[in-house]
This record gives sequence, structure tokens and C-alpha cells, in this order.
Amino acid sequence: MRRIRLLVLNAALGVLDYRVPDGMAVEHGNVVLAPLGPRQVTGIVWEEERLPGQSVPEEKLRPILSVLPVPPIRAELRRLIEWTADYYCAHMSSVARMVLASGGALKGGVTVTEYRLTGQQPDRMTPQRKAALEKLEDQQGTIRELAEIAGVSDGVLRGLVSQGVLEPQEVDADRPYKRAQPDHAEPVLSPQQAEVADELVKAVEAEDFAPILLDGVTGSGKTETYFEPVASAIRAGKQVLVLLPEIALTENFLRRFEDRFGTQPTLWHSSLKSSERRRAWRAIARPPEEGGAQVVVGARSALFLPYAKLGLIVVDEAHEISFKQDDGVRYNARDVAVMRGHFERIPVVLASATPALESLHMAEVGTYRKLDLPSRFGGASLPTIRLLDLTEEPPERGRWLAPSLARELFTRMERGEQTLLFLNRRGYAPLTLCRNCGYRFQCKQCSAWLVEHRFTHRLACHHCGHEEPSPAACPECGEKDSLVPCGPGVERVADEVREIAPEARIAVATSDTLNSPARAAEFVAMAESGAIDVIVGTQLVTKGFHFPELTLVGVVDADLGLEGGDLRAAERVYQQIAQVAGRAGRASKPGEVLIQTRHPDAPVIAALAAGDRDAFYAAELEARRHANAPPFGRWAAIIVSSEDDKEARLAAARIGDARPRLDDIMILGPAPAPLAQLRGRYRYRLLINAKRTAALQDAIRDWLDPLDLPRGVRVGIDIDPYSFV
Ligand SMILES: Nc1ncnc2c1ncn2[C@@H]1O[C@H](COP(=O)(O)OP(=O)(O)OP(=O)(O)O)[C@@H](O)[C@H]1O
Ligand SMILES: [Zn+2]
Repeated sequence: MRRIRLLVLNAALGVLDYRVPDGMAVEHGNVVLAPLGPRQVTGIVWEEERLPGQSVPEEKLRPILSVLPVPPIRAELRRLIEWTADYYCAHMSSVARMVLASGGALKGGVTVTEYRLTGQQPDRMTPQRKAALEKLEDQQGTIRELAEIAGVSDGVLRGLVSQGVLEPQEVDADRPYKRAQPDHAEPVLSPQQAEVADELVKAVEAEDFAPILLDGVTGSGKTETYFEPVASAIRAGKQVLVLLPEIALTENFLRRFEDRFGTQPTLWHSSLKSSERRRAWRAIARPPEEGGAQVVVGARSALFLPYAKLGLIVVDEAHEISFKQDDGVRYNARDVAVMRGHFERIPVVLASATPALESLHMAEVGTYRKLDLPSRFGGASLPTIRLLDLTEEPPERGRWLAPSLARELFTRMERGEQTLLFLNRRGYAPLTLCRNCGYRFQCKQCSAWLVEHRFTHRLACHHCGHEEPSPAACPECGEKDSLVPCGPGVERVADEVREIAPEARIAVATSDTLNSPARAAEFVAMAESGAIDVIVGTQLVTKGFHFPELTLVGVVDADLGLEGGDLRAAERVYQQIAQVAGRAGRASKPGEVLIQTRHPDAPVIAALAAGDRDAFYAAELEARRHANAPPFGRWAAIIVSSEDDKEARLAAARIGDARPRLDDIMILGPAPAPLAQLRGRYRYRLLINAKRTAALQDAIRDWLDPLDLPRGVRVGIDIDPYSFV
């Protein structure tokens, strides 16, 4: 191959042709460095016929500079890149960037200098040196890592190096991770679990595409069950990817994984240090028999990594909407995982107690296979659910918990049991205003109220992250101490619990408080050891956690989720409340769930009370059929934004005027987005509803590509959107 076509990692350039210098071996999928004017670009060698571009005459082709020292991107992954870009109307180079997600990894193997004790004693002993000598026994690591282990400064350790107490050691940065042992601690599965595990193991052994919905009630032991096919893949020398929806759940998972397999899996998420990213990426690109990664646990971005020998994908809590990315390439990791399984010819397991309606529908029509775990492990029963009609039993003024919920909470405390109060609102109050003049605090960048956070004494915008100190006086009228909170957030509910039960040990669990793996681990340890009586939390604590002493769940406001710009609001409410209810009574003591609502007759709420999931899904499916909503029809959104309101409005109007007239595609808008301003950009929106059979993406491309819009205008395309704000 003398002439090659590159997909370069720069959306504006996209596709470029080059020549291969004599004596250089190049194949499809190679990652190469090529000259571009005075600069260099990274690109992937692609099949020319699959990548349309302008052909450059032979004599004008410049030679590429080098092939980077990483394995070629396999054809299966190249097909996934093409599919993802095509389906989500994104640039292939944006998808490719998620594959080549570590710049350091592309540079090849390197060595790093680590240190270990020599056995020599320092000439003068100090308390820090003593601590270092004790703590660093049998340890080896970089100065920074050792300083952390020993709890001393880098300087103390450098002093020890110069005295020969610590000696340098050149190590390979690609050294393998500790091997997972498939037989380390095999659990005794219940007959029901064993039956499902067998089917999953067979699917791994079949080495073929198989999308499987693992539908198991909360506490049925889905993790233990899917660990069996994971073990089977490890035995066969294949790699496994487990996708989790949030970092806060990772700690919990890692511990269970280590109990089962004797070591931790390889982690992948956005807050890895660049050295960790580099090592993980390179391990993932190597097959296990050459010391490559065996099991990778990660957030959605782990899906696009260049696995050398993938044998199984598990998407845990597959219904979670955090698998949907809402900027850049707006993909849904659950759906792309199934496509990856298709191209790699491997099974994909979607595990959930509350599957997405779309997934259940796929099972019903026979596209997915469904495996069920209908009862809890170890004889635990599902909790009883009771509605608390707030119109009949209102909380006292300025309070949010109805008297009977407060009473139940008190009873649990007396019995030494735990309560979880669920309210999906961070902070103290969703709105703050001035008692004197009515001034409301609003974000200057977004059309959103600022939310008061009392722990940090700040007002925060939950859309752009802007924060400012809570002022002592109203910025409008100058009145002192005039600010009043409106409505409840988790912090305010925690205050209320403090009033009813002053001796209660309370933990507020939100993305503000559990914002690192270490803090999440600390919270889990405290909850498990019984050092917490009442947990007040957002959706973060609705799933994955297993606290044996937790016997009461209170849903503070079940009606909350039914408002707002969520296309699947009823389904979301059902899932969240069913999941949080599933935290109660998971061990020997029975659980009870109290749901506070003003609309006990609303179909979702009634279905939750009756524990009738099938009826709810059936009714929701009918509603979707009437609305031509997924899974029957399809949605797409176009978001037009600019820092200049008029520019955005005019661009949206031009897009609206150019709309295609098609029988199977209906286009609504443009209209100002519900979140009309975000991060200083003004936003307008068009909504598309298409028949399942319509060529939706082609229609959008034919419509938008010819338009020449001002530079300041951004047009975002969201296929299968979740949020409509
Ligand atoms: N076969 C088994 N042997 C021992 N313990 C088990 C077994 N199966 C499940 N468990 C334990 O039961 C508890 C519930 O299991 P797990 O958390 O996997 O349930 P789940 O189905 O994921 O629930 P959820 O969807 O609510 O998160 C866990 O503590 C788990 O360790
Ligand atoms: Zn904002």
C-alpha cells in the first residue's frame, strides 16, 4: 500500500491522503503521524473506499512520518466508529478521539523511576524518616506515590535517596496489572441464579453476538450472577468490559470484584491521572495472554477503547440516563454497547431491575433475549409500599415530612435501624428570594435559579457550575438577613430530621458530598457499620447500594419528577422510586417504603403502590404508541445556540425555513429552548418526530449540511434525546 487515506483527529480536516515512504510497513488501522504544513497530525489509516474525500494527485502526496508504536485499530472498532458517527450525526474524527483517548499511550512503552528501601539506615533519625521506614517496607513506587503512602513530604524521601536508604529502580510503565483469579472465591449461587449464570456462560462460550436483558428485581444478586460469565471469559483469555453509570458506585463494585476475583479490575473514567490513563489504555490494547487487561470497569467512555480481545460487555444499571452523553458526540452508551457487541460478535448483557421501556420492547419482539431473576437472594422479601397522601396528611408549615413518616423514622432509630430519605434536589432550597423586595437569585449565564448550599455558604447554578458566596444582604434592596429559602433540597430535609430527632446521625449523600471515590467509600463504610441513622440523598443513592440495616425508605416528593423537560418523565419516576424502594429490607429485616405524593391516583404512583410493573409498562407503552414516541417512532432534537440572541434566533429561523417536507418526518419549531440561556449562550430548539422506518439521519444531513451559518452559531444534533431542556 503506497497511497493511504487517513482519518485525522481534527474534525475540520477530517480526511487526508498521504504516501508511505519506501521501506515503511503500513496496514489499515495503524495510527500514524503525518505532516500538515509546518505541524504534525495524528491519523488512523482507513480503507479508502469507506472514507469519501478529495483525491489528491499522486505527485502532490506527502509522505507520512511514522507509524506510532501501538497495535492497529481493529476493523471491528473501525466499523463502530463509522456507525457511531453516522447514527449520531457526528464527525468520525470526534469518535476516533474517544478511541485514542490517551496521548501518552500513543508514544509507546516508556520506563519510570521507582524507589524501594535498601535496608540501609539514615545517618540521623527523625520522626518523619522513622515513619517512612516503617510504612515503606515492601513498597515500591514513584517518589510521589511513596510520599502518599508514608504520609511525608517528597523532600523527606529525596533526602533518603541521597543517603542511599532508598534506591532507584527503572520499571516498565506497561508492567501488567495483577491477574484476576476466576476461581478465587466462587459463590454458591441460588438455583435461580445458577440457571441464569449458566445461560450467560454459554453465551460467552458461543463467541457470537447475543444481546441479553438481565431483568432481576432489586437485591436478586445480578452482580454475583453476571460474575460467572466474567469468570468464564477470564478463563478463556478474553477481556471483559463492565460499564457503570456513576463513579460513586465504583468503589462498591471494586470491593465486590476483589472479593470474588482476588484483585481489582482495570479502572477507566474521566478523573484518572494521565499516567494511569496511559497504562490502562496500553493494557487494554494488549491481549491478556501478553499481560493485557482482563476486566475493565468504567464509565461510558470506556466503551470506545481499543480492546485487543473483547469477549463480553456488561452494562450494569442499564436503564440509567447517565449513559447518555449530552455534549460532543451525543451517544447513548447502552445502545452503542449493543452495536459494539454486534461488530465484535460477542454477548452484551444489559442488567437492571427497572429496564428501559425500549429494552423491554426489544425483548418482547425477540431482538434481545430476556433472562429473569424474579426474587431476592437469601429469602429476603421485597419491601411493602404505602402511599402518603399529602393533601390528607400535610406536613406542618415549613416542613416536608408528613407526621407519619417522621414517626416511622423515629421508630427505626429506636430499633437501631436505618432510614433513607430520597429527594432528587441538591442543596438547601431550589429557589432563594428576598423577603423585602421579592428579588430572586438567578444565574447570569443561564435561565436558571441559583440554588442555596448551606454547607458551603454558596449559591450555585446546577447547569453551568457557577458559584458565588451567599450574600448577607439583598443585592437589589440592600435589606440585611432578608433572604428566604423556597422549597426543599436535601440539606433542608436533613435540618428537619435534626429537629425531629436531634440525636440522629445524618448523612447527606449527593454528588456534592460524595464527589470522589474516596468519599464514596467512606460513606459506604459508615453506612455499613451502622454509624449513620438517616441518609438523605438524591438519585445517587437510589441504586447499587446494599445496606443490611436499612429498613425504611421515604420518598419526600414523588411528584417532583413529573415536571420538567424529560421526555420519559413517567418512566423515570417509576424507575427512580422502584430503585430507591429496592434499598429497603435487603437482608433479614423486612423493608417498608412510604411515598409522599399529592397525586395518589396518577398512573405511575398507583402502579408503584400496587407493585405492578407490568401494568405500568403496558400503559406507558400504549401512551408511547399514540405519541409515536420511542420505541415506536423516533425523536431527534436540533439545538441552535449563539452568544448573541438575535444571531441564534435568526439562524434557527433559517434552519426552520429550510426544513424538508417529508411524509414520515414531522418537524416542530424553532422555539426558544426551555433552558433559553445556558453558559452564556442563547438557545433555540427544533424537535423532530419520525416514523421508525424514516431515513432520519440522512434527512437531517441533507437539510443542515448545505446551510452556511455564521461562525458564532453552533448547531447540536441530538438523536434519541433524553433531556429536552
Ligand atoms: N449467591 C450469593 N451468595 C452470597 N451472597 C449473595 C449471592 N447473591 C447475592 N448475594 C448478596 O446479596 C446482596 C444483593 O445482591 P446484589 O447487590 O448483586 O443485587 P442486585 O440484583 O444487583 O440488586 P440491585 O439491582 O438492587 O442493586 C449483595 O450483598 C450480594 O453480595
Ligand atoms: Zn448557570
